[in-house]
Amino acid sequence: MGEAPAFFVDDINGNAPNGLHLKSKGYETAINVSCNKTYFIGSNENELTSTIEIRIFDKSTNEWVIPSVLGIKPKPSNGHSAILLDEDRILIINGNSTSNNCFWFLEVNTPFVKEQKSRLGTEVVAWSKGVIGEAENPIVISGPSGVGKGTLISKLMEEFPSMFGFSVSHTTRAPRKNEQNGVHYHFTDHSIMEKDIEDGKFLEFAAVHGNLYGSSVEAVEVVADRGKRCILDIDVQGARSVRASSLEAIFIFICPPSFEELEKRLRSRGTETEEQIQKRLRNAKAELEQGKSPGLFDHILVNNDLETCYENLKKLLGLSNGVKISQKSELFHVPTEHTISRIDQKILINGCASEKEKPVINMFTLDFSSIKGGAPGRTRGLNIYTKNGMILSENPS
Ligand SMILES: Nc1ncnc2c1ncn2[C@@H]1O[C@H](COP(=O)(O)OP(=O)(O)OP(=O)(O)O)[C@@H](O)[C@H]1O
Ligand SMILES: Nc1nc2c(ncn2[C@@H]2O[C@H](COP(=O)(O)O)[C@@H](O)[C@H]2O)c(=O)[nH]1
Repeated sequence: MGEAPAFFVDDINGNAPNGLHLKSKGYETAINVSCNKTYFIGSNENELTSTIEIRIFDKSTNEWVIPSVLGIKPKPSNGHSAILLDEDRILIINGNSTSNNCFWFLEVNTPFVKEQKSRLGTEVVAWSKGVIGEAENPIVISGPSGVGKGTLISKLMEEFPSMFGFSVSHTTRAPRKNEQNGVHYHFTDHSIMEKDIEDGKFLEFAAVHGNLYGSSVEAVEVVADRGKRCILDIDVQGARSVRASSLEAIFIFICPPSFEELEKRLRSRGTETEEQIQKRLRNAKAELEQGKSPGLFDHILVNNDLETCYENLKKLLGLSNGVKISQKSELFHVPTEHTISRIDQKILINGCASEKEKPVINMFTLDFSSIKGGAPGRTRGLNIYTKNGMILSENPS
């Protein structure tokens, strides 16, 4: 495996440095991932669109391959630099962007990408946004239908509106009277949802009570982009899939005080037909069993008295003393013109600020030795040091 060259191009008419491929409009970086493959990461601009495109040149066959691209793509900036971190991923640093949006990973050979390659039978790459420090883990809440998950989540969102965001799931079930598309669910057709699942747009999905439900990668990303902690209300099958994914979450199972009480709540909600209630109650038995599966849930809460259960939920989320989460701040700005170089598990980023751009830290170091997570979600655990060795962090202290 060759060490990756990192190119930065700001002159599309200039001469191409070693291995750089210039396009008629936009710019492109080229990274050798193995002795056979070179990945071209380019911004292709025209009057209507601006996108980051990936092409792979296979030297063994002399052919270009356009891979399936999974995950949420970065927005193209005026320029980027790129460097190979290991044989699994390429780091992309967007120019003229802030710390919230400058680090991106293009996964080319991670376990997630390998799995998708064998599923799709094509070349696959996957984007994952880099996050500085240990961003708060998403919260997965599961439990049988009617136990009170939605009620507890609503209370949490009401009391801490700036802290939590709800992952709006997709479902093929029909909307209830008071449900709004895009707020409670994204209501969709079976065929559309199946196609989106096939295209890798879902973090998890499951057939629940006769309908398809799923959490899209985008639904979770949108919440994180707002600087909020994501809450997912999903069934036990979905929780299992998330457990198996790269998304590091905290898993909470809500139990009813008794089966009779569960039935009473489901009926009193008045949203299901008798047939649907029977189906949900049958499924509840299996779900209550699966809720006890070793290693699946981190916490089990009994929702007997609502207020007591809510207080317990807040306690386990560390919220009982009115703890506040820090809002996402912009720690620094990466200028359009910058260079990067690698020393072991660290990347040195050297900025050359122009007058027009925001103030920058001219030199800083990105330590990627303890990254976690990854596509289709975020890559957490990046550490940034200033020239003086000071650590910059977005974590609440
Ligand atoms: N602790 C509680 N005591 C009594 N009623 C409750 C309690 N918690 C919730 N409820 C009521 O039970 C009904 C079902 O609650 P909710 O809709 O929140 O359940 P859910 O777990 O989100 O269900 P689903 O999985 O079907 O979406 C609602 O009418 C709600 O007001
Ligand atoms: N695996 C997933 N399960 C989900 C998702 N969104 C909701 N759900 C679960 O479905 C049932 C029924 O919900 P309802 O709104 O029809 O009453 C409930 O247990 C939810 O937790 C999802 O995205 N993935």
